[in-house]
Amino acid sequence: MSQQPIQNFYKDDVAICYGCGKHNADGLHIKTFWDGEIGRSTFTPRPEHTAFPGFVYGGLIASLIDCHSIGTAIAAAYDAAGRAPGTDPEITCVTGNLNVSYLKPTPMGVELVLEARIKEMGERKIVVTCSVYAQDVETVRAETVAVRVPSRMFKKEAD
Ligand SMILES: CCCCCCCC/C=C\CCCCCCCC(=O)SCCNC(=O)CCNC(=O)[C@H](O)C(C)(C)COP(=O)(O)OP(=O)(O)OC[C@H]1O[C@@H](n2cnc3c(N)ncnc32)[C@H](O)[C@@H]1OP(=O)(O)O
Repeated sequence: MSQQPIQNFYKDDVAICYGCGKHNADGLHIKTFWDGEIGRSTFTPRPEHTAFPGFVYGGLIASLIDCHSIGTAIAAAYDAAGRAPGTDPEITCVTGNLNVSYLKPTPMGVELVLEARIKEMGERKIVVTCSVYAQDVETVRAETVAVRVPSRMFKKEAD
């Protein structure tokens, strides 16, 4: 298991994502730990993340899956290239498609555990599956298409 989440290696000028940017003070600060096979993340929803009494808002869960799956794709792509995370050239991905199946209501008040795996590693397209567990019960399953993009695509003109 990596000691540091992949998000720690995102460059400062792009690390402002609402879901996972370390420099977004109001963000969710989702963290992905990649062990070479599985990306793991945990998150305990707060009261404001409620959908209806006692259950988690599905959009919040989709956000967790989104950033965790992109993080898993980026970590796995560094691995596949035989390079340490954060080394140049920078590897960046965005979400092309996010498909979420809500299998059961997800309870509030417990830590959620996310496990993501690489289903397909292409030159530009990386397909990631992700399951969300609440107390060992799988409540949500998703498939995400991460697309590798040049990091300069997201940098401001002045940079
Ligand atoms: C937007 C800001 C992001 C900031 C990132 C900063 C740098 C990153 C730094 C650190 C990461 C931290 C950030 C985490 C972010 C969290 C996740 C988000 O919220 S991302 C935001 C939501 N997503 C978008 O706004 C994408 C908008 N869409 C696009 O920009 C394009 O449509 C894009 C790049 C997704 C694809 O456009 P093409 O023209 O470059 O791609 P083509 O060449 O057609 O396809 C390449 C491969 O990808 C597949 N593909 C492309 N789009 C797909 C789609 N929508 N669904 C399924 N597959 C798709 C294609 O089938 C193709 O696959 P084959 O190589 O042939 O196997």
